[in-house]
Amino acid sequence: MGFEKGASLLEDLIEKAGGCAVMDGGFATQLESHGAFINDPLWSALCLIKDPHLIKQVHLEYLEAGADILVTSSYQATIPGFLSRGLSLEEGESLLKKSVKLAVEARDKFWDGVGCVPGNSYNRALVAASIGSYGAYLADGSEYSGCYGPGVNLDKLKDFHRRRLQVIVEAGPDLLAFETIPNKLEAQACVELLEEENIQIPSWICFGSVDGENAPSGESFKECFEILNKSKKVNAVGINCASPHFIESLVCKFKELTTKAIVVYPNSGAIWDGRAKKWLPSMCFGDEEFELFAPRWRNQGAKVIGGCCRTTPSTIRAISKALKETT
Ligand SMILES: C[S+](C)CC[C@H](N)C(=O)O
Ligand SMILES: N[C@@H](CCS)C(=O)O
Ligand SMILES: [Zn+2]
Repeated sequence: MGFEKGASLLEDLIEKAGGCAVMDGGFATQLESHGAFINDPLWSALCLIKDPHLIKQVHLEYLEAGADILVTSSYQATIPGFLSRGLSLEEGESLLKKSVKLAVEARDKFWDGVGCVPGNSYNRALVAASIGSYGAYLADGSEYSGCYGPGVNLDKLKDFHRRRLQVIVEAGPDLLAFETIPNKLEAQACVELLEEENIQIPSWICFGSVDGENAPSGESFKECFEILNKSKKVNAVGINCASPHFIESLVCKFKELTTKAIVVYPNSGAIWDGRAKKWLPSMCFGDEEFELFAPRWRNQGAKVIGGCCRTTPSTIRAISKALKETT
């Protein structure tokens, strides 16, 4: 499978799950379905300030749906984002830690409860701390284009990510989930930071894709994976928030490009309009398609499968059921 030393937590979970673990689905999507307002530069991270109880509720809903891995609410939670909101550095760092704490509390609460119900079979879920791309922080749709402009270089991206990474790791998540990375430069920044900070917990780095073949920037996955493959600190690689129509061919491509474990959590197929800040309907998968395709993605080699934006707990329930039935 290609796991490196230090990755045993993730490796063990995948094994316990029968060879393919289920992760959660669209987090912001589910917050919105409960009425949370997230049309804001902080997007779902606004709920860390305004609706922390909803964050815990959504984590619990995904656990009940069968998720073996929870992704924290920190996708768009960044220190510069909180500072520009008028919060102090201390307050911003405390919100980052809170994102991990809320997920850990939900996981522990759920785990304490499942043992009491005869016939229940769940794995003790892992908490993956979300580290959204620089483009997510920019809130201009650039996590789907990878166009950061000429002023953004490797050092700038590392400076952007470094303190958040340190604070999040201090909060004690089980793993790190770099999400929606749109270009090679940011992949390199993440890898260099994992090495420089000597991060000891497993991590995955997931890219988007808008054409189904390349990273959003147009750079080939071959180029991007050359960087990731060199680092033992990257335990898994994959795709998130891209169309589910792309997943079959991308899993096949990734199998040729890496021996690392492959993680896939596509969105529903809807397209994000970064200017209007809304989802445009497109050829979307319903839960039935996820149920049909998840075993295929697993059989092709994906080791973690879940959903991203516009997927819901019912999507995860469908994926979990399909994977369990076909193990
Ligand atoms: C995954 S996208 C839908 C997140 C929102 C985006 N970064 C924005 O703030 O507009
Ligand atoms: N973990 C984030 C990813 C957004 S692309 C979410 O599900 O809201
Ligand atoms: Zn998404």
